[in-house]
Amino acid sequence: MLTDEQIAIAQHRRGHALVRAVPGSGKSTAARHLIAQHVRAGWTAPEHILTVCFNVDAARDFGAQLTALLRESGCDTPPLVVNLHALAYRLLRGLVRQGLAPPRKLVDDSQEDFWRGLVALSLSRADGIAPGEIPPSEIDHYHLWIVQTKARRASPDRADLAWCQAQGIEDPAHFYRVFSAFEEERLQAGAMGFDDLIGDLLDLALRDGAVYDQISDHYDLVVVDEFQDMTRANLDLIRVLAGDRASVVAIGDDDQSIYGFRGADPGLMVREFGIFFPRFTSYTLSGTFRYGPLLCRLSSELIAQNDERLDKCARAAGDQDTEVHLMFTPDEAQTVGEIVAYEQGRRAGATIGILVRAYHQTVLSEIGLLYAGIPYRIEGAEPFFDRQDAQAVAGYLALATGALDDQRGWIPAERAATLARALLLMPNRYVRQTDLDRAAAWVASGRPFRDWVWERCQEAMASEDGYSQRLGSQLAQLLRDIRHLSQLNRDAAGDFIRAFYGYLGLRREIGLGGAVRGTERAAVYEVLADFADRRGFSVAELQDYLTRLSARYAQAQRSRRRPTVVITSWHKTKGAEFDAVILPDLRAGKSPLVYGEIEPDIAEERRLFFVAMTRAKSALYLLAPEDPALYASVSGLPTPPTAQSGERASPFLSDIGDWDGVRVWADGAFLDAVQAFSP
Ligand SMILES: Nc1ncnc2c1ncn2[C@@H]1O[C@H](COP(=O)(O)OP(=O)(O)OP(=O)(O)O)[C@@H](O)[C@H]1O
Repeated sequence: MLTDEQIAIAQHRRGHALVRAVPGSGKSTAARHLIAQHVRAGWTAPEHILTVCFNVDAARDFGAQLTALLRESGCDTPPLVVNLHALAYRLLRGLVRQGLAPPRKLVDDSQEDFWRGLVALSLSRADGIAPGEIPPSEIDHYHLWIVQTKARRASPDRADLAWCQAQGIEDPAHFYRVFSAFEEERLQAGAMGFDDLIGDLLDLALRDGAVYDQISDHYDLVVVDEFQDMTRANLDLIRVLAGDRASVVAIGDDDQSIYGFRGADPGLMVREFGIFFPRFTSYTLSGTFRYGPLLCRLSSELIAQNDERLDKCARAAGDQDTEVHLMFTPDEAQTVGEIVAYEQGRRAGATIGILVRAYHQTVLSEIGLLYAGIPYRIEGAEPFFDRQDAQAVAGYLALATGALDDQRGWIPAERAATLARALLLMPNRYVRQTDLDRAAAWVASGRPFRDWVWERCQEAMASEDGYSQRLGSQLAQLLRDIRHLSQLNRDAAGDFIRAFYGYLGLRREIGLGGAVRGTERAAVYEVLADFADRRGFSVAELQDYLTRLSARYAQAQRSRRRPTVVITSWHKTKGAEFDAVILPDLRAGKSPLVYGEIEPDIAEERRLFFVAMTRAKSALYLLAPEDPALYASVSGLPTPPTAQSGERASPFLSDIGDWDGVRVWADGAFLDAVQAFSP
């Protein structure tokens, strides 16, 4: 049954409208009922209704549920439900076929090296230096600025000086020169990024009246879900699509705007909606069906710290209660395993979301789940054991213990083959696929890795061609590396990982990929080294531990059952909900997350935290490091001198002033230490 707030939205007949909604308040439900009402009452024909969702998955889910709802009322022709990029792509293709638009190749975000290369080329053109000499951090900054400039529809003729200043761009004229060079290079390459789908279509429509007429004024009702993540370019396109004819109903929660790095701007919802869509009606959805009063209060306290937001206060609409646990944990892997086992024990078939700010934070949770024998799936990233860097760590451990050489029996053939490949790829030794396959087959057959390197090195050295010559010297270097690594102390696996990471120059190599990818990859080595320190593992012990877990992982991969435990990122979890939610690694530096030299946007990071915590239905677990200052503040003890604390929790936890009702967990040893600081 719809609530009064939802009914009011479903009855909206004409004119623009803005719906501000709290998490879990059934905004997509209300949007679907609005469309169904228009069709049922004959207010609008289905073919004149357009629904814009945030991405392909959201459009598919929304469409399926809308179709079911309409079928109940005897309507078998559901309206178009699509995400904006897919719609723009479809329209562009039509224009290309008619000769109204030039054909361009879509190069998506996964081909980051292409885009970074283009940024380097543009900087090189503007500054007259070789692209290879441009520091990766400069490419990071310019790449981000270019993406945002497009999203904001700024350009050299429409320079956005206030924005430049806010970004710390000291010389806007220089920036726009780089931007122009970038666009020239892109058009010359005939390439189109994801966001160019929108930008290029808009440029065409605004330049050519025939194009404008083709895409505008086809709809009477345009419904936009998740409106808070719109960019200025998105909004311009919606305005063109709506033309003078359509009522635009925008539904969203500005507190859940989390795509600022792509140019999403909650200000469009908070301040500027009426400029785009004048004389609009306002609606609010303030009751959440997802969580109870305690989580309503905590999440409201957190998000209230942000300055610019629409005023709305969540209240629990249902009679559910949501437990909140704050856990100060010295061993996250173990804690995650225990929580999941406990939750599964008390609620059969419960959905459990382990939600991370960045994907490297999945490592300890994955280890904990594998150790506890709990199946899980990971969405949005590769699982730990499939990551090249995790395989490289395991490979160097195996080299050091002889598990790839004289002790070949210690690890299974398939795993040994994987590790041999990883060793040849990290650092990049420019080994061709055929050689990777030969090395893997050699090791899988039980022969020592070192012998393959030696034999292939001799063979390559004897050959004349360029590849073989280069391979020969790379493999000779690998033999020297193996000798060096065999001399390192193997008592502490953490120190060993740090030592080979430094010696092999992995920091530099990983850093070349840019701050985001670099931080993600480097963190795998750091997390494993810290984990080994905490457990007191020697090289042999860590190697043994990872080998056992990898066998469990391989076995779990063969299972056909879809696990109810999901590990995914805060960004990816938008729109989702779980019975229990675990937020691990809530420490300073991780939330807000710092990527290299890129300044985090604190308001946006807080919104991300807000999104993550509001996914929980029955239980939320906040996992913090053992930070005495936070513990003291949560428990009402005098604050200990921070200098005495090595661990710092996420500052967002301190946004919550009143922890009443939250179950706080901590180890005895930690409590003793806190008592010593706070008598
Ligand atoms: N009127 C209602 N009565 C009971 N449950 C409802 C009602 N409307 C929605 N719900 C339930 O509330 C939950 C959240 O609904 P929905 O996914 O539409 O919320 P949302 O506002 O889009 O969430 P979010 O803001 O987190 O993306 C769903 O489980 C949905 O079935």
